[in-house]
Amino acid sequence: MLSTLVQLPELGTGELHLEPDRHSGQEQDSWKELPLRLTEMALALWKNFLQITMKRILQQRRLSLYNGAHGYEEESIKKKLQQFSGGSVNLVKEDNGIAILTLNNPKLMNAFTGTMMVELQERVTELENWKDGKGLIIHGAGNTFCSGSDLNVVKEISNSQDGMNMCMFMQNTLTRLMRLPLISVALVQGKAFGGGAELTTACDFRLMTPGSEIRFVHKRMGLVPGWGGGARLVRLVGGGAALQLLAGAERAGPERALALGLAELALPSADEAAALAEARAWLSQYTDGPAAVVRAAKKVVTAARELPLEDALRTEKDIFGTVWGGPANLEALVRRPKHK
Ligand SMILES: CC[C@@H](C(=O)O)C(=O)SCCNC(=O)CCNC(=O)[C@H](O)C(C)(C)COP(=O)(O)OP(=O)(O)OC[C@H]1O[C@@H](n2cnc3c(N)ncnc32)[C@H](O)[C@@H]1OP(=O)(O)O
Repeated sequence: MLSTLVQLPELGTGELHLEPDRHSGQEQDSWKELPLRLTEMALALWKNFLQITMKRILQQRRLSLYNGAHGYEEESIKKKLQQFSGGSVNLVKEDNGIAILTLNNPKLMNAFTGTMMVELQERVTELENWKDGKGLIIHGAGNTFCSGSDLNVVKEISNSQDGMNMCMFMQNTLTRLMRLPLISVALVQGKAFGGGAELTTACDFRLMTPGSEIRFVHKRMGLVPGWGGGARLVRLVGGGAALQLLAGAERAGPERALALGLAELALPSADEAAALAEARAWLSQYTDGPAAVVRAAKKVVTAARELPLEDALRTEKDIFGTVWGGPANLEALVRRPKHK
């Protein structure tokens, strides 16, 4: 019997059997069936691919806020955004389970071009499918975080329909980012302005380097936050402080951000590489340990942040069920550590 496993990326694995009957001399007939078998296998792989794709689309829909029912036209806004290129959003997934996402458009202080908005969405999809992931650090190239939307793009899409679609596109992406089962950190070096300030609020934690600032400059642009940063800011710092930051477009340096609860830590290093190393070390105290447990902790918090209490409690029960009696739990029961 000839049996071979055929593995294709994204499609999965198909098994090809050829079983010639040597005694009855039907080997040749079996080989004649090869095209048929290959067609069957291709169909099975295609079906598998469709199932995986459907599952991913449904997962993305579930985690997103807007769809066609809200008048949201994703394909149309993506096509529009693709017209405004420049910069990139890069992702490196490290073996320690921490991913580094870099906003890379230093010429414009890492402002988001249209293609960068689309790339951010792609990177979030990649992170949703990274089952070994535990943590994420978002930072900007050239020792500054992000100065918001590229104003050249904003000018080109200043009509109402494009504006609404861009707003829903970015809210969907940042909501999915916030709901990743990864502990996320915005490493704020330099300036996080406008949409950049909004992006920091989609992370679990904000760490700031000396001299850095988070500033919701929208009012000065005749705007309010549209990427979900307003709603998230109120939950972080309360209504009064949020109103001061938005209506006054006030600066929040490390000291003020810490006092407001907008940042968790003022890092000692202003140097780009040193600050990234400090952020990694800080995050690793929370990402150390088995991925299943770290991810479960983040899921419990996400549910509690977003759901009414009874729903959050039921979700917590379900997540508890994924780790109870799991490998890390059983191993700890054998080891019986003292928590001194
Ligand atoms: C919905 C829109 C809203 C959102 O998404 O929520 C927004 O984000 S609107 C955008 C809000 N951001 C801004 O308005 C930032 C405007 N820029 C600045 O205030 C300053 O550039 C800075 C960020 C404080 C940096 O100042 P400085 O250190 O003095 O550098 P430069 O000003 O010389 O900047 C270098 C270079 O970068 C260009 N730049 C900076 N930010 C943007 C931007 N958001 N869009 C486009 N270009 C940007 C800046 O113009 C300089 O380029 P040159 O003029 O060609 O030298």
